[in-house]
Amino acid sequence: MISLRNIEKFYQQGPDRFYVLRRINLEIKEGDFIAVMGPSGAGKSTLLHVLGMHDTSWTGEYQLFDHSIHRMDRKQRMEVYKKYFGFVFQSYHLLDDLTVAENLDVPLSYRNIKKTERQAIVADTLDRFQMVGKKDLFPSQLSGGQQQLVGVARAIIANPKVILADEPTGNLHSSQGIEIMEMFKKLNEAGATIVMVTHSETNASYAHKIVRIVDGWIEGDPRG
Ligand SMILES: Nc1ncnc2c1ncn2[C@@H]1O[C@H](COP(=O)(O)OP(=O)(O)OP(=O)(O)O)[C@@H](O)[C@H]1O
Repeated sequence: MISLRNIEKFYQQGPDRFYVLRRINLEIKEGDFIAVMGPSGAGKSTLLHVLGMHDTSWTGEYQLFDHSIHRMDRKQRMEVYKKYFGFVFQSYHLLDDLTVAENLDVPLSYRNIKKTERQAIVADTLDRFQMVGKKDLFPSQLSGGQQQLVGVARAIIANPKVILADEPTGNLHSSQGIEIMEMFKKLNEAGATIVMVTHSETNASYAHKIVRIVDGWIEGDPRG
């Protein structure tokens, strides 16, 4: 489904290149549930943003089904992103001037779904996340944990083929975290492919496979 070949990314710091991803080769099959783990600063979020096409300044080859992402411009990538992905951002990235309900509607608006149907899906999702009472509030009026829940709800509401999640439970109470992981498990069993960055062993135990990154390298890959 997804194939990364020799992905590299660096930041230029004066005359030096600071590499964040080194020769990343990764195969992701449909239905995989992968946890990406490793120390802080290892490149985990960077890898997730390459997968989610928010980051475009990298080299290498990225194939998603029959799409050669590395050959696409920003606009084409965004179209592919909207079609296939749901993304849970580490820092939530909710739209500040939209209410909770409006934020949840955004991914649905990319799909060919009638407005009344969209409203029903939003209502259902608010209910599922026990956030009905918060639907007309703006993100700034929510706690960090509540914003994270809205971020997760937004990522899954349109039933994406691939869920990319960056520390999706970092700001939640442990029981809420487990609820989210159970939700991911069900979505995965229903066919969604999940790649999740996490420091949590509990979260990682839900994954079928763990990819460890250290200093930008996938552990176990030959370096050199
Ligand atoms: N704009 C930037 N300029 C220079 N270096 C950057 C920039 N953005 C990120 N980095 C560096 O890239 C490296 C990888 O960052 P990344 O966020 O991918 O790490 P991470 O493994 O997700 O860490 P964490 O677990 O703490 O979230 C870090 O060393 C960071 O300092």
